[in-house]
Amino acid sequence: MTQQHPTPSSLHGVAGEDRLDLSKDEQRYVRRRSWRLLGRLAKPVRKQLILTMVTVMASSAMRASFPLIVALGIDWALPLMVAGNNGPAFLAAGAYLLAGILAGVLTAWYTVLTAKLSQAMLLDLRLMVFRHTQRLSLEFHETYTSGRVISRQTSDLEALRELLDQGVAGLVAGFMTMAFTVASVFILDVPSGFVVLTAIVPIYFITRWYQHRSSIQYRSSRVTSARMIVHFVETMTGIRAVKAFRRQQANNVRYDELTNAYRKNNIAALMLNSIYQPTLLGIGNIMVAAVLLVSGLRVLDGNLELGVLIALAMATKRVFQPFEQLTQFYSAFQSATAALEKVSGLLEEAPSVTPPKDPQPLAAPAGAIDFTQASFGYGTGPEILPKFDLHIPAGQTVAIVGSTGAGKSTLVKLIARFYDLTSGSLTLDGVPINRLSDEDLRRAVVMVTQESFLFSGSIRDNIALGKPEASDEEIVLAARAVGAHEFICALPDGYDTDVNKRGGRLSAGQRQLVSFARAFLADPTVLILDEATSSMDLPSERLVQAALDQLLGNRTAVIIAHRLSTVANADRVLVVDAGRIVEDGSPAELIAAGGRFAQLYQAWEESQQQEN
Ligand SMILES: Nc1ncnc2c1ncn2[C@@H]1O[C@H](COP(=O)(O)OP(=O)(O)OP(=O)(O)O)[C@@H](O)[C@H]1O
Repeated sequence: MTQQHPTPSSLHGVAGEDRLDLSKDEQRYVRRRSWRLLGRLAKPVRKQLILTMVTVMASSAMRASFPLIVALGIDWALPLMVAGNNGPAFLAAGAYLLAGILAGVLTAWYTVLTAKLSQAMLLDLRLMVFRHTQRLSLEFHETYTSGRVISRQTSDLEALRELLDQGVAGLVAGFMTMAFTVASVFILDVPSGFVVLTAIVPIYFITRWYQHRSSIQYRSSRVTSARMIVHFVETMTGIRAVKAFRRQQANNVRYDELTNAYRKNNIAALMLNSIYQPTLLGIGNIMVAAVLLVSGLRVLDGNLELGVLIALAMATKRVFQPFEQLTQFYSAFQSATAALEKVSGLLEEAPSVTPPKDPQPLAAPAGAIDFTQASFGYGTGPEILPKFDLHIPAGQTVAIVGSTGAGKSTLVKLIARFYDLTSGSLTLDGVPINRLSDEDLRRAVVMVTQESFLFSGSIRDNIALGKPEASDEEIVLAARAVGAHEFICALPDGYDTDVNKRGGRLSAGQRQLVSFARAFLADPTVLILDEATSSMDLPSERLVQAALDQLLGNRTAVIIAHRLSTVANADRVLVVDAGRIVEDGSPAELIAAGGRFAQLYQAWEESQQQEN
């Protein structure tokens, strides 16, 4: 069966990233993208780049001049020395010494220059990748996984670093040495020069072969390396679930497979090298023999000086010496190209939710939310929320309930603009939320998620996330307001306790209180809350409830409610089922109506009574 290759546009961004065998068009497409990225990185450092090249060329020229000076010494200075004139011999020796010193100094200089250059380019790329991935929308991250992002940022950039650090200077130096030495062979003896040039033919064919094979191997190695990292990251981030479900053995087996696949890839790539490099050296040696044969015969005939023959032997050997360097460069280049293909793909991705170019100011936010003829589906997936209207007046507390997968989180995430509507409009105080600047939107709408994520740093830092410029008093005030102050004070270093250190580890309820304090400090107009489902013991449940009351205040609040007390205290309850709002009213109204909410409420009440 023949495999149909999609058009290059299907390789846009990270699409088709795991494919190995690309068609010619596709290869051209990804290669151009990689080169564009390289060009973009080189642009700010082009002056240093030129200076480095010039230094490398100069040092190579110095090195290539050695055989010429030797030839000059033997054929010109030596006979004069025999005749009693030592001057030219000293001159030749001095020139050799000077060329040697200059070559050394220039090599040292270009080594420093390349290090600076490659680090400058890598720094740029690292920042570019980090900023870009952070800018990409949730939709992207949900499918791309953090493991892949990590592998782009680590192992791919590492492949590029190897190339930039050692490869580029090696390439230029190698090529230059070859070019200058070939030129010196021509200067010494034109026919020998042509003999050397015939090497181009076999070199061309073996290089084409290597290029094709190694690009597949290195591309595959990027893919297997990413898979390995993804599995590693997933295991480590999900370590609790791994332990809880005794996944260790299964994970070990999988990791074994992945690391072995990676090992095999690398071996296969090195095997190609082990054919390519000796073949090139073999071609070089054959050429040396050919030149010696041709010029040796001419010396015997008396058509060539002995000094020239010695210099030719030196020079021809030198022509092919950089092969080792060049093949190393080429293998680093192939590996880096495969990495660049992936990184440039990631950078080609555009965020699906972008801040507006001409934002509309939100003068005095009150917190009225309006969905009009709105519908939503994730990406190109099925419609999750079919067309609906929803008006939430400023200051209302709305509890959303419904079975799992009904679309509750989806609805609230739209208000936080984690995603944009598929159709219809969503406004905050009359302003479409996609017309609000990021700053206005984040100030007006804060979402507290179930996970209550804490960043590394102190408790104080974590609360201050809600308002980075907040004073210590404000932070304590916020913590007090939500009832977190007491437990924070009981921690080893109080507000300065590091949340990642032993003793600073917080319970789920405590973490939720910290995130409440964070939201309280941020003081948004609209608060969105995905209540934790995990059942807490009664005192902390009460604590959280009291904190919640404080937090809600008079602001607009939309809560995905899992607690009876939250629902009972809400002004309004929305029951969502299969993406539709099927009941809408005050808790009392809905209980009286005897619908779904009434059933749910009754079940809750019964479970509460059993617990008490
Ligand atoms: N990022 C996503 N990409 C694609 N589909 C998604 C995504 N998130 C959720 N869905 C789908 O959307 C539907 C609604 O999910 P949602 O998370 O809104 O439900 P929910 O009511 O909040 O459920 P739960 O109470 O279990 O959290 C589900 O069918 C789910 O599979």
